[in-house]
Amino acid sequence: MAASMATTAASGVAAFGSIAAATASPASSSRTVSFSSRGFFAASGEVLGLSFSSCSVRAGGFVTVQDGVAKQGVRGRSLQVRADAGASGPKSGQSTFKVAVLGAAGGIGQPLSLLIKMSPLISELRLYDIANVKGVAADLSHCNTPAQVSAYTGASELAAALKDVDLVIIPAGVPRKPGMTRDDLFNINAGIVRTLIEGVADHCPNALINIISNPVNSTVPIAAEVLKAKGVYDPKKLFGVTTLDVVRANTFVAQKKGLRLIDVNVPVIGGHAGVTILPLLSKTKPTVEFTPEEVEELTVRIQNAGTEVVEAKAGAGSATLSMVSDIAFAE
Ligand SMILES: NC(=O)C1=CN([C@@H]2O[C@H](COP(=O)(O)OP(=O)(O)OC[C@H]3O[C@@H](n4cnc5c(N)ncnc54)[C@H](O)[C@@H]3O)[C@@H](O)[C@H]2O)C=CC1
Ligand SMILES: O=C([O-])CC(=O)C(=O)O
Repeated sequence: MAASMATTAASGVAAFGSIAAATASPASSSRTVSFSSRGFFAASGEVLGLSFSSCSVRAGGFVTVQDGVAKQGVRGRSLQVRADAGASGPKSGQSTFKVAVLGAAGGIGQPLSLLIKMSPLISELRLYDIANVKGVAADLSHCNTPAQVSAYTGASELAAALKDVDLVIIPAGVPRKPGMTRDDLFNINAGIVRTLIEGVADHCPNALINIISNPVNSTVPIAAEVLKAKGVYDPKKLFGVTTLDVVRANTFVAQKKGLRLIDVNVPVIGGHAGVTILPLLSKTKPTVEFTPEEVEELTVRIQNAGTEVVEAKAGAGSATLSMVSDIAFAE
């Protein structure tokens, strides 16, 4: 597909290009994938306009807190909830936004679920995993925020976990170990994502779907195909989470140039693997001059940052905390 530039009506998020997915995995090799500058991409060349923020979604919307009331726009409707709501569940006028985390017992799933639980905008948080997730649910249920937490373990409970939820987040699968590429996870994670998305199609076909499981460049197109086969594909509701690349680019540029991190915004387009991660350093805000050597060094570091973490963890997994932090602070 030719390079394109477009802006979503929903949010004004610019997509700087559409490229063929470059990872070598079988499912993605012939598929065209469109990527946005904010770290999310959709299959089939659609441009996205939604980002995941502070444990809740916003679709070109807003999050404001005024007089103790948090307000958030989601999918054209407005959520409003008392920010000081207690732990006894949503009351009249409060949010009814339901979220399911699939892979909730894992390194990403647990802190991610905590952040979601901390949001006053969520009424229900459903935790699903093939491993025991009851303990995580019991632990989180003691937090004094309104979301009701429930646990679902194993395939026989997937339907109940997904029934009528508004948002599904999927960090289920295996992380890589030193020496592996993300594509090496394909054989295991593709099947996991396929099965979970079949459940989504059957039990919450209108939900927004955020896929974290790697290789994201391939798992998102797989999800798209499953949804198409089920007749419920909506490209505006399917997302691969790649915001971590933007977070890393901002951090590394700020460090290199002695800038205040809060001021720095480096657009990153492309996918979420090696050379498909394309930081647009020349578009950094505020305007920054880089030498060719700095461009090379920063680009390579941003592209290999996941590997940096995998190697430092020495077999104990990949990025989990920075991964979840990027969801917390993503625009
Ligand atoms: N998109 C991104 O920016 C990033 C993606 N990742 C990816 O996220 C995925 C998860 O990473 P971690 O949480 O560190 O791994 P982890 O191994 O700590 O957790 C994965 C969880 O998924 C569960 N699981 C496995 N198969 C399942 C199934 N069929 N149904 C439901 N749950 C299942 C496991 O029981 C486990 O609790 C990996 O594929 C990793 O590569 C990791 C970091 C960043
Ligand atoms: O590198 C990995 O395997 C995990 C990941 O996607 C990242 O940290 O960006």
